[in-house]
Amino acid sequence: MITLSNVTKIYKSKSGSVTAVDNVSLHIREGEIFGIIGYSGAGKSSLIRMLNGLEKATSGQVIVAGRDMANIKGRELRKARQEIGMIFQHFNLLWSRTVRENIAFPLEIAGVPKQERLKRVDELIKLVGLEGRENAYPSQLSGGQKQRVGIARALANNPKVLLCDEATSALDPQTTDSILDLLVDINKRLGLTIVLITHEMHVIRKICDRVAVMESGKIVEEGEVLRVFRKPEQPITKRFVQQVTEPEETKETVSHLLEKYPQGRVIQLTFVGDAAEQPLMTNIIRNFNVSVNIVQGKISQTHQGAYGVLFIHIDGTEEEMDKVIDYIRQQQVEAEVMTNVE
Ligand SMILES: Nc1ncnc2c1ncn2[C@@H]1O[C@H](COP(=O)(O)OP(=O)(O)OP(=O)(O)O)[C@@H](O)[C@H]1O
Repeated sequence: MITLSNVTKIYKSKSGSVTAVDNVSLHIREGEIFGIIGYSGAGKSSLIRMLNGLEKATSGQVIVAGRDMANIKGRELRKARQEIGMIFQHFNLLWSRTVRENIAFPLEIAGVPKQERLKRVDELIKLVGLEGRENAYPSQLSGGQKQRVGIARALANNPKVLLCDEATSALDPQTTDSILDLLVDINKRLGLTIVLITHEMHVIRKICDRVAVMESGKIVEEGEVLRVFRKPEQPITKRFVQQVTEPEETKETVSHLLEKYPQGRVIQLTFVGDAAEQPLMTNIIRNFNVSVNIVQGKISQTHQGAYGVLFIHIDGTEEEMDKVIDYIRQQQVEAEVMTNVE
């Protein structure tokens, strides 16, 4: 659905030039929810804005739904943009228009006749769950409701792709989850391809199929979300994964344990999918002559299955502890012996 080949975006100004996107190649499949994560300034906005022609690539090729976005203009560009909806962090609604009028706006621009427009707006209001709020103005809506208007407006012209630019960053955690659920629902029901940019791993974990990690204009890591959670390769990816798996207290607890029990071992276990559901601890305690102390644990649900991290402290003879670690690894559970915590 979307293919970027060697895309670079350089901004030139009097004070010099900034390479915001640096030779990025990427393929996003039809119907998937693809996340791009990075810290502020990584180049995410520049990248997503090239997908709908709001920015032109300095070099390289951007193909969206069969169109070369860098080389189309005028009518063809307007047509291409109708097939690419976009939602924003601060919603970008028209404040003097009601919910209904905001959603109707792109249909007016596309020249859809009035009767058809009214029907389509009603459908969209139902789709995003805004029944009863049709005649409210944006200032009378909660943040979540405003984003629902933004989503309905973005979907008005039946786009093939929905771009989400930090769409939940201005919302509280509960509202964030309800908007993410709505995006998954729309993705399933309409088969829409969704590309989102975010700095929050929670968003990626909850709804994305695949993720690309961006740093200094480059994609430094890319893959299935579950794979990236299980085995993040780059230091920046590890930091993002820790946002959702490893609370601050864990580091303190582990450091404390390493100091307090220098003779034992603190082990980080990582479970994925079915491995998260087996009675591993019971088997260790029954079959090996070690003491086991469960320190901390958390199971997270990703879009593709469960992922869990558990910290345990074991103590016994060196030989017996080695046997335990071998046993754990045989159960398709990753075991990392902690030596120090960064
Ligand atoms: N219109 C512009 N003119 C000049 N420099 C720009 C422009 N837009 C972005 N930049 C620069 O390009 C780099 C990447 O910015 P971009 O907004 O794409 O990153 P980002 O990851 O989306 O960050 P943020 O979340 O803060 O927007 C930054 O150094 C930024 O200052």
